[in-house]
Amino acid sequence: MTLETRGLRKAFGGVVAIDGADVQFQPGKVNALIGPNGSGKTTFFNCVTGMIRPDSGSVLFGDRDLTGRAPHVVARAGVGRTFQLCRVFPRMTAVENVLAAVRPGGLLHGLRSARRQDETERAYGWLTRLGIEHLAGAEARNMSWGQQKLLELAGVLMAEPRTILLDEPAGGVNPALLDRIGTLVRELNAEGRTFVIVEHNMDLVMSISDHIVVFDRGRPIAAGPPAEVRADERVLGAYLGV
Ligand SMILES: Nc1ncnc2c1ncn2[C@@H]1O[C@H](COP(=O)(O)OP(=O)(O)OP(=O)(O)O)[C@@H](O)[C@H]1O
Repeated sequence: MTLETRGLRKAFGGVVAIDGADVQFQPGKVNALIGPNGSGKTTFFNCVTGMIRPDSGSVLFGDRDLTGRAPHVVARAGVGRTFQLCRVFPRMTAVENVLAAVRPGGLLHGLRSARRQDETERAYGWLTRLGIEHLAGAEARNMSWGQQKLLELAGVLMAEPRTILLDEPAGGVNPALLDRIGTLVRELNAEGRTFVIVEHNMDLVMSISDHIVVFDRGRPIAAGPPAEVRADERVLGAYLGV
């Protein structure tokens, strides 16, 4: 299913953060959204995932119009996301955090015991897949920043999203974990998940992306495969400010 926006616009007072953006991400691929600081990438993610209501324009996912829908509606439609500043519950354990992603508050009472066991097993499954199962009983606040990012991703994966938006997955993460995140994205993509990644680490972007959309001043100025985008003069201009 294709995730796209048409004429998306969002201003904060006099600051136009998103300026009539027409963006189409490629389904089944690893897409990246890059651009200089302040070019509107996070605001764009927030509009797409229902955290912010756009002033005008639309957000479409396949044949569904998700414009202005609440975050849980967008998530239920199959679009998951992580946050630049990583959202986990610091005093809950890793496994409780993963369960909380699908059961608000992490509460499993009220579920039949078979269902409860099934969800707990799935939570452990994702922790294992992301290489942090040994931390299942640890409180999130005692985990490293990179481990917390993996934990947040495990929670997103619990909802089985078809499309996953990652906001700066490499930010503040050590090089070893960075490699692991890159490999994981490619593996999860090979299993059929579409990715859209906002990221400043160009080595990571160039190595894992199939398709890159470049933002400048709230709208796309270029889109294409890494080699093409890297050689595009408009892109160099946007980054160098010329
Ligand atoms: N809540 C807000 N109130 C006012 N202005 C905002 C708000 N959020 C974003 N902006 C402004 O909108 C513009 C786009 O910001 P945004 O954070 O979306 O850019 P970005 O590309 O994600 O930046 P970065 O790469 O630094 O994270 C900036 O000028 C920013 O100052």
